[in-house]
Amino acid sequence: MKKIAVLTSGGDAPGMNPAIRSVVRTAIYHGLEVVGIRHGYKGLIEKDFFPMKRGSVADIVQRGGTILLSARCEEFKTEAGRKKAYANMQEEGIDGLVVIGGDGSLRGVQKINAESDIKAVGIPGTIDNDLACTDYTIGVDTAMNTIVEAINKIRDTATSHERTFVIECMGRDSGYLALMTGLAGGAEYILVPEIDFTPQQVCDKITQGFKRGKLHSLILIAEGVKAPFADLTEYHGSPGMAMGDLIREKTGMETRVTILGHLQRGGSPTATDRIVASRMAAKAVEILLDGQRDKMINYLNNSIGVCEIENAIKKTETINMDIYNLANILSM
Ligand SMILES: Nc1ncnc2c1ncn2[C@@H]1O[C@H](COP(=O)(O)OP(=O)(O)O)[C@@H](O)[C@H]1O
Ligand SMILES: O=P(O)(O)OC[C@H]1O[C@](O)(COP(=O)(O)O)[C@@H](O)[C@@H]1O
Ligand SMILES: [Mg+2]
Repeated sequence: MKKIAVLTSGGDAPGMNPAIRSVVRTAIYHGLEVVGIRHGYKGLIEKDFFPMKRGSVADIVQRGGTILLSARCEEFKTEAGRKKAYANMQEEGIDGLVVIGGDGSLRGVQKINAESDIKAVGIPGTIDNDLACTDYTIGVDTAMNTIVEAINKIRDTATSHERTFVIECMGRDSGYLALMTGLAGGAEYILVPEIDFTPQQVCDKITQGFKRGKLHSLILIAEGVKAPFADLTEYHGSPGMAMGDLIREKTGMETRVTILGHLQRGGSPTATDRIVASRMAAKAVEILLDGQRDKMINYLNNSIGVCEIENAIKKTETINMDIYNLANILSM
């Protein structure tokens, strides 16, 4: 292994920059050359490569987003597109590749390993925390803190006006962010795609809360929720909007909806995101030097380790019921 490349792919996540910094500096420490690839897999196909030195990653440990830029690239899902990417990497003399991204990006890593001589490994980088075999993906801690800060602010105005607020957070198919920030933010109800509910249950809890003297009601809903009002969600373009309408209709209460959107993806990474990103990225370089491929770096019980990508991308559809039940008890 003489030369490795690094790219970020899929939705960006705070902590990708500290991960890039750690890949570059760990690799140089071990005597490797490093190539940066811009725009994720699109940059592999278009040969958007540049050499990276220690100074290329100066002053980025604190920055959100990704200096390598990210993209979702349909062409990489085609064999023809990937062939161009392999030819470009071969021409550049790249032996190893570190991909920082989510489940989709890891599927790309699997293809590279199956179809070329390049050894590719993945680092989980996504605010969704929707991968198995790891407690943690880079970006989720910063996103959770951003969401909790938003909930605090909404709580102030909700209390002043004794209103119900529906707050919609990200998570394409995953309720992780809604669950954790619902607990941390003291939400009255947490709605996630993994757990069935009826709008009537939600309305009953809101009504009972106000009867007992609560001054507000905060409902946290994950963007991935579809059932039990898929048609309404489709119509409104958002489950939060649909839920807000249902609450207004069923309870007659003054209800407002806030969709947090992409502000959840930005911001300076938290200390935890920086530490885990730095450690995961160093491990990725070490396993490439060790000749491993097709692995994802994981974080379990405060240890950085390695798992099979195949297991990491299996959709588990699980949610921690202890946390869900606790959030429910604490918000009574
Ligand atoms: N099955 C696949 N084969 C090859 N590349 C894929 C595959 N799935 C996703 N990718 C690549 O990974 C990119 C990022 O995936 P996406 O699901 O959008 O984000 P994330 O990696 O954050 O989950 C896609 O745009 C595509 O280029
Ligand atoms: O920024 P986009 O392309 O609109 O994508 C939004 C999606 O990306 C995410 O923010 C992150 O998902 P990925 O990490 O899988 O890319 C999801 O929570 C959200 O559904
Ligand atoms: Mg994803």
